Amino acid sequence: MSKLKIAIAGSTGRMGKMLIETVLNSSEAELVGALDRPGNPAIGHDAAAYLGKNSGVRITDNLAEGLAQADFLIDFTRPEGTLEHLAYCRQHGVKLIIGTTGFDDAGKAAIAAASQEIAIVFAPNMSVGVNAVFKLLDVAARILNEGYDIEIIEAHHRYKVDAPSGTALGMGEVIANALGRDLKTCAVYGREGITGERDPNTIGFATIRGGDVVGDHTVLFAALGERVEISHKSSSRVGYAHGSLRAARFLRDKPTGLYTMQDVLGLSAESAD
Ligand SMILES: NC(=O)C1=CN([C@@H]2O[C@H](COP(=O)(O)OP(=O)(O)OC[C@H]3O[C@@H](n4cnc5c(N)ncnc54)[C@H](OP(=O)(O)O)[C@@H]3O)[C@@H](O)[C@H]2O)C=CC1
Ligand SMILES: O=C(O)C1=N[C@H](C(=O)O)C[C@H](O)C1
Repeated sequence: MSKLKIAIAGSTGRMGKMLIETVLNSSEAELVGALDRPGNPAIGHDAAAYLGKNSGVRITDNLAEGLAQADFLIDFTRPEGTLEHLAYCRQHGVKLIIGTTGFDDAGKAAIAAASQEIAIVFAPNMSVGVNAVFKLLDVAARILNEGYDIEIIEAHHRYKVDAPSGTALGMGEVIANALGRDLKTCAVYGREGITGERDPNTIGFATIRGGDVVGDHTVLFAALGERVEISHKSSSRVGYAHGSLRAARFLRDKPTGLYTMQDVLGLSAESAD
């Protein structure tokens, strides 16, 4: 089978670097493009220079150049960058794996619209472990559906710009769906002052930012007399990069459509049928 021809957006970022290393070490993928935005000091340098290696791929700020040979773009940047890349990929038939978080409803709608013409995996967390936790949360919420206060606590490194994390929001969505609630109306993002007693129908979020924490998520189901905690902790970004390659492999034979990592891993309700 031919190799997956992959370009990486945000190639000098924390995830971009991990993705370049992972693609270069993979026998099933080939690095064919590396993008970053204008003004980035690495433009024109080899994409693997930070590893002391030569990949033969130069980082460019020109989408046409960076995507000329690509069948897939893996994008972990910022919503505004991803949406610009999305428009180009839609026009030129490049499949997209989107790990960027922090989109508003309009951004999510643009991704859904583009997926009518190209195949896209869009997921707030590409790790297998977190996606297993999404399933566990669905089961836990259905069982602990009365008398349990639900709080989602997440911790990330000091450089993270969006809060709560996309993963925490995804966990909230899974739980709200399982309980027949609407996350938009039942979420409480932080508390301060005289808040009054806790409303049992809410799902609370707490955000911690500090140091180099890669990504920790805990969901607490707290009742009178007991607590259940379901946690995931990332100690490296490598799991996100491996998940992204798995997503590219999944998209190989998909001409169009919007998929999540649950689909990639065969965990979605549709895959189970
Ligand atoms: N789905 C998942 O599994 C995961 C998702 N993420 C998400 O991925 C995203 C990136 O995270 P991380 O790698 O830590 O972030 P970094 O800030 O380390 O990297 C972001 C990269 O994107 C570039 N970039 C920023 N803005 C734009 C733009 N407008 N157009 C093009 N490129 C741009 C940056 O360039 P410059 O340096 O020049 O600003 C940088 O190269 C975040 O949204 C994060 O939440 C992270 C880990 C896992
Ligand atoms: O910014 C990060 O680092 C991460 N972002 C994703 C998120 O917002 O959920 C995934 C992971 O937690 C790391």
